[in-house]
Amino acid sequence: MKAVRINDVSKKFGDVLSVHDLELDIKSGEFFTFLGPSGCGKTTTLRMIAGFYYPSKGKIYFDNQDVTTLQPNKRNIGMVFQNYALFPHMTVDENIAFGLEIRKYDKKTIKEKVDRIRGLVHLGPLGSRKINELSGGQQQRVALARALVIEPDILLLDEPLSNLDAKLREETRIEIKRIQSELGVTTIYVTHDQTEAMAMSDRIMVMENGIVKQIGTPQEIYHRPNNRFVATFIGETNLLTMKVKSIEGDTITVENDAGLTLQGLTENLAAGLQINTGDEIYVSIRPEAFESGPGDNTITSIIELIEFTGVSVNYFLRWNDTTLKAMIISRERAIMQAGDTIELHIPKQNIYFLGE
Ligand SMILES: Nc1ncnc2c1ncn2[C@@H]1O[C@H](COP(=O)(O)OP(=O)(O)OP(=O)(O)O)[C@@H](O)[C@H]1O
Repeated sequence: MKAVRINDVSKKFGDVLSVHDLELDIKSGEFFTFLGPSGCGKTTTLRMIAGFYYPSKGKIYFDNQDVTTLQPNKRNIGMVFQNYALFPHMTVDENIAFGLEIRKYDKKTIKEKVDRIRGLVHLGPLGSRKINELSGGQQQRVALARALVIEPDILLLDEPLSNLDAKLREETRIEIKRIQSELGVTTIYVTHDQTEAMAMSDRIMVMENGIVKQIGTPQEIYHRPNNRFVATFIGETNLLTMKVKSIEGDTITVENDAGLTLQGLTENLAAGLQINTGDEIYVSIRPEAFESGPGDNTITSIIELIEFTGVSVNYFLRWNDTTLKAMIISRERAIMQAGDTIELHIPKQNIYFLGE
């Protein structure tokens, strides 16, 4: 396994700047995810790491080796694509063995390696099945086995679960994570699915329009978003535009034109954000930040709409012309109704301040 360093890389296709001044350090053995909406530059970045595209500018290193313009087959990478790209009329074992045959291993070694990796992906008895006799989830495992059998330094996965139904996606996501941690292979995963990214990754890079919006652990990205894009792309949030009324000690007071006043803590300012009284800033409050009854930032409001999801109750509130969504875990049988008045509060430490 190797570390990956991307140093000031950009990629242009004609006039389109797909990836812009990218700086990135992926540690050896890390599970690292590129996350963002369609067209944000994730696949282009992955393809530059694989060697299918060369950067227009900048360098790519595997450990200390400059691989910027090295051919793909010289990089010792394993890849799994969205469509698996398997050979349908060949057997499971023939598909898995493909990379080993090219590398001219002897028959005995090939059999040993294929048997081992087939066991690892839980396809033990299916070695002589044809690919077109397998389910989608099984095909996905063959693709993974084929990528892993060559003992790659780096495993690249491009939306590998997108052809599976919801339940199988979840099962396979756990499988991939298990196999990755067993082997300890440096893994780069591309997805637009934030749940997948959060559940699997050591760290995530969130991208938009070819630009990095934030790099961090799932917890950092979720609880300490640097900007509105990250706050709204990952999970749900109530995003309010407010003015700084005062900063006293560790307490920031903000208000909006509708007379809504909230108090939060300076420790929850986005990284590098400097504020002064009178500045306009964005306030991010996750629905689960609300708690029942009075406390910091007490809100007494009529419930406009209720959603009961089983685990939680979602209350849509209108408070001084501002609509808020609050999510409370439903421990009690009796829940309130639309039109009822509810009292909730937002602990100060659950309010985040963003500058952009
Ligand atoms: N070969 C190419 N020629 C021209 N433009 C390209 C090429 N590949 C990608 N682009 C453009 O670069 C931008 C980033 O594309 P990329 O495929 O990296 O995005 P993505 O985040 O992986 O999206 P998706 O999730 O839809 O695959 C897009 O605007 C895309 O149209």
